[in-house]
Parts: sequence; C-alpha cells; structure tokens
Amino acid sequence: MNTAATPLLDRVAGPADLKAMSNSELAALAQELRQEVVSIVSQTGGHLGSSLGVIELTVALHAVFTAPFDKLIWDVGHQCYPHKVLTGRRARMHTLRQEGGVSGFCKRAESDYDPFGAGHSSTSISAALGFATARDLGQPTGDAIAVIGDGSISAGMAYEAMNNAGHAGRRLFVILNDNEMSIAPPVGAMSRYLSRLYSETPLGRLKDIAEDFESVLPGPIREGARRARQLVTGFPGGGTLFEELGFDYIGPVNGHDMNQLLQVLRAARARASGPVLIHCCTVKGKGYRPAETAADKYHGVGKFDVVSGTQQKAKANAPSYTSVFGAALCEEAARDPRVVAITAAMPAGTGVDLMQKRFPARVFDVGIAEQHAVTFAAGLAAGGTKPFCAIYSTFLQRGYDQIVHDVALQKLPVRFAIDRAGLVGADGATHAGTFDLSYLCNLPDFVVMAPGDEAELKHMVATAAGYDEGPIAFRYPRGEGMGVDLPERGQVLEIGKGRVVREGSTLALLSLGDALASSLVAAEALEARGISVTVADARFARPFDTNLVARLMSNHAALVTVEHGSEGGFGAKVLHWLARSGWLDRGIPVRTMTLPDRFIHQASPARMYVDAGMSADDIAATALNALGVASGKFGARG
Ligand SMILES: Cc1ncc(C[n+]2csc(CCOP(=O)(O)OP(=O)(O)O)c2C)c(N)n1
Ligand SMILES: CC(=O)[C@@H](O)[C@H](O)COP(=O)(O)O
Ligand SMILES: [Mg+2]
Repeated sequence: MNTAATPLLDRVAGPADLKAMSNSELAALAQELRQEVVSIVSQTGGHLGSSLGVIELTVALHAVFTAPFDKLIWDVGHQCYPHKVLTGRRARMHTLRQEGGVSGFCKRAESDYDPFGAGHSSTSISAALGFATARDLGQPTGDAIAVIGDGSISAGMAYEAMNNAGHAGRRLFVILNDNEMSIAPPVGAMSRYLSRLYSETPLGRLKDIAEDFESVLPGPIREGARRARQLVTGFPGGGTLFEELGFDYIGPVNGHDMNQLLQVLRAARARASGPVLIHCCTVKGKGYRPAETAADKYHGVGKFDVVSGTQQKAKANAPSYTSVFGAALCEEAARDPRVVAITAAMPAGTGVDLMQKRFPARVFDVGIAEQHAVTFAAGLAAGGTKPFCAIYSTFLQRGYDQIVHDVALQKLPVRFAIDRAGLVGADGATHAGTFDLSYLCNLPDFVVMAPGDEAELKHMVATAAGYDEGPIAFRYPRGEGMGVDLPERGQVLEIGKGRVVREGSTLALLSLGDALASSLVAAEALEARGISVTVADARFARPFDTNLVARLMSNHAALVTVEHGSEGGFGAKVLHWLARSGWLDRGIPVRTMTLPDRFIHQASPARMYVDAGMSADDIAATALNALGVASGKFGARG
C-alpha cells in the first residue's frame, strides 16, 4: 500500500473537488498524484512513463473543464492512470490490468469519465470531433478535448481528423502532449517538425497565439509569439502546420508548470470559438528518476521496487517467440541483402531491433503508421527487395485495405510477421490478436502459417524468406516458446503441408499454431481415459493440407480443429472444404474450436483461454462430446 501522506488527494472524491483548490494546491495535488501513481504501478505493473508525464496536465484539465459533461479523450489511453485516480477509481487501482479489475485503458463501460474507449492510437481527434459535432447538433454534451502524444500524431488518422476539424471550424481542443518519445524514440519528419517548435521557442513563452487569446495571456508570452512565428513556421502565411490546417495554435507550453497550464487552458476555454491545438511539452517518466533515466522511460513495466526502480522479472523458461523471430530474421538478412524489415513504431516489441542494430540501413521504422507500413512494404516488394513487415496482429487490422488492395491483389511477396497473435493478457481486448486468421485466410493467393513452437517459427521465417510467389504471413503469440531445441538453420517448409506430431487411432486433433500445446495436453488426458489420439499440426491455415485432413477423417472416429483465433479462420476453411468435398456426408463428427463470438477481457493469457473455452480441458471435453456422438459411449460435457 502507499504509505506516503496524500492530504490533498484524500480530499478528492471526483474532479469537482479540484475546482475549489488554489493554483498552488493544484500543484501540490499533482505531486501527491504522482507518488500515488508510482506506488500503484509498482504493485501492478503497467504503462508508467506516459502517465507520469501527464500528471500536471491531468490535474489542470480536470480543474478547468467539467468532466464528464466535457469529454476528455485520452489517445491510446495508456496515460490515463492519473485520470482514473481523480475520477473515482482510486480505491480500485490496485486491480489495474488484472482479471475483473480496472482496465489499463479508457473504457466506456468502466466510467462516465471515459467517454471514448481506446487502446489503439490516433483515434482521439476524430472521436472528439464527433462529440463536438453531436453537441452542435443539440446533444447535451460539453467541450471535447483530445489529448494525443507526439508518437500517436504520426498516424494518418490524426491528419484526416485535423483536416476535417479545420474545415468544420467547430470549437474543439486538441492537446498535443509532446514528450519527444514514442515507445522508442520517435521518428519521422513530423517528429522533427515538433522538435523545432519545441527547441526554437523558449518554454514558458507561447508562440503563435491567435488574436483572440492574446488579450487574456500575459505580456511576455505575447512577445515571444511574434519572434517564434518567424523562427519555426516556414508556411506561406507564417503559421504552423496546425494553423494551416485551420486550428488556432498555442504553444509550446511547459506541461509541468501548473500555473502556466491553468492560465493557458482557462484562456483557451474562455475564448475558443473553433478548433484549438495546445502544444504541451512534457517529460515521459517525469518526477520518478528511474523512469526519467531509463531508455524506454518506463513505457511499460512489470512490478518494481519504488526506491531502486528495479523491476521484477519472471524467470524465463524458454526464449520468447519475438526473440526467436528477431534472431531468425537477422540470419536471413545476413544471408540475403535483399531482406528488409519494416516496423510501425515497435522495433523492440516486434524483435526487429536486433536487425536494426546489425543492418540499420535495411530496417525501416515508419512510426505509428500501419497502413503506410503495409503499402510501403508492397512497394519494397514490387521494387525487388524481400520485405518482412513486422506488425502486431491487433495493429495490422489498421492496414487491412492495404493488405487486400496493395499486397494481395497485386500478389506481391510481402512477408507478414504477425506477433501477439491470440489472447495477450493484461492489455485486454483492444490488443488481442484474434482476427488475423479470419481476415487473411479469405484472401486469394495468401499463404498463412502459424508455428506450433519456436523451432517451427524459425522454419517459417526461412520459408517466408524463400517464398517469392506472393504474400505470406506467419502469426505467433506473445511470450515464451515451448522450450524446444532450435535448429541451427530454419528449413524451408513445403507450402500447404502439415505434420503429424503424435499418432493415434480414435480421435484426431488438428491444431494450428500455439494451440498445439493445449492440444497435446488434452491428448494426454484423453489417452488416460483410454482414447487413442492423433495430434496433427496444420502449420498452414491457407492453403491447408487437404490430404492430411482427408487422412485424419478416414482413420479416426472424429475430428476436432483447434486454433487461437476467432470464428471464420482455419476451422471454417476446413469445414468448408469438408462440406464441399462431400466428407461431411459420411457422418464423421467434426468440431471446430475457435475463440468465442465475443470479446475476452483482461486476465492472464491462460485465464483468458479458460474464459474463452479453449483450455486443454475444453479441448478434451469437446473431443469426448464428438466421440460420444460418434459411438454413444462417452457421455462427457461439450
Ligand atoms: C495503432 C497503434 N499502433 C501502435 C500502438 C502501440 N503504441 C502504444 S503507445 C505507443 C507510443 C505512443 O507514443 P505517444 O503518443 O507519443 O505517447 P507516449 O507513450 O509518449 O506518452 C505505441 C507505438 C498502438 N497502441 N496503436
Ligand atoms: C499501449 C500499447 O499499445 C503498447 O504499449 C502495448 O501495451 C505493448 O504491448 P506489449 O507489451 O505486448 O509489447
Ligand atoms: Mg510521446
């Protein structure tokens, strides 16, 4: 528990309590809130650095605006912990990111103070404009305020929204939280531009203040504006990019100076008639030394010791799939200079940082820009290189039209390395990689693979590297592999060929990807009940091994497919084929085990699979049910 004294925070039951506080009390409250957030996350783990950077901003926003009537929309939502503490969730924060607990992101179902859910980035300005438009159409809604980071503002959606908002001219606030960090150091021309705005104008002096605001802002700030305008703009009208898009621009503001924040927000709130962008400069990890000095600014941390900052690390039993991919990619890159890699702001998360270190000229971090990443990869493939486009399953959803239109339709050999497939744990439903099988298996000419263990992943990287006929993807889960021996060199697999892992005679389990582990456990349990089980690893979801399926159907009393993906993926393909080829008419029971038709909420991955009805016990029960139907002698649940 947090034992530090928090007299001001203890007086806060909700944001209304901030209204009566003086500026200096609000500044002191921010310090208490900071230590509270450090204390909470030290016990739960989570996204700490981003939350610490917006402590003063959170206090100031709640002091000036009136949530939940005013809509405060946190982009991504990974910086929302101080907001949650101030909005009635303090007592439950010890359950952060745990099963049944407080979400690590904003969630409409959790609180009226979370008007719009997130987890993926760059949606806040669009959502805020939606609220502002609803208000102008007569809905009982107050101001809409989007808080978006310098990393998240690199995505196309943010510009689509600003383009629309600038044209619409509605009263709307965008707070650009510029901490010069994404998860990794930010990249791109926009990031460079923001750095110029930041570095060439002294903090504490606002530049480019629209006429309307000038009269309510202090003299020195007004003075700085003119000079800064000349220094950093370069647009024909002398405005910032944001002004050219139709926003009033205020900034840069020192996001840790409570007086300045309050003054600027109050002025903006009093005077704005159209869209306003407030450029707020902050420090990721602010006020907690281990975070400020860490290379990743404590973006995402496990539980840690508050005094030393030392994080608890669970002992690894096997290398992670990510690290196996990263190493295998490096090996392929060393062999073939045409191998290149693309990441959308996640070099470490995807494991391409290894190749980035060895072959920096062949790794491209495009920033948070998944759509661009996919089409950029398509261009790289069309241009003769061998691109590996490494994107988490959940974020690849952003690039779906690009996958269809730019990659699949043109049959371009882009290799998709899809990490975080399946249920991912504490990040919950927003980050679950459950749809990729469904959305890729329907695309003509696409090859879709899933490794049953980390050695298989190495083979699949080699297979993808050697495959030039069209698009190819492999999807693998977050976390550790199975602890199997890794081959010296990945083998090129025959496209569309599965393998039998364990031979039996009564029941056939046909698993895809990491569902192999639970299928093997289920097989053991069934064997203990006297049922002889074959376990086959499909390896390929598309094209899948029809000969193998036909063999399993002809030699066994029932077939169960198992995959860690939503309905409409591998099992659906198998079922279609069985129906079309007439196999289903022969009366052999078939079951498809997929994730259920609902979102699964945060818990440990193992618990999420239990919730999803996909544990080894569930597989065994489903198998017994299928066999019961076949023979009438197994009366199990299912
Ligand atoms: C569409 C999408 N791509 C990638 C991510 C992963 N991601 C989460 S936070 C983050 C960095 C965001 O940087 P910024 O907006 O500057 O916020 P900061 O972490 O600096 O507070 C990234 C890349 C995501 N959540 N959504
Ligand atoms: C907020 C966000 O989207 C990322 O920080 C994400 O939580 C990273 O997930 P991993 O921990 O699986 O890399
Ligand atoms: Mg940032």
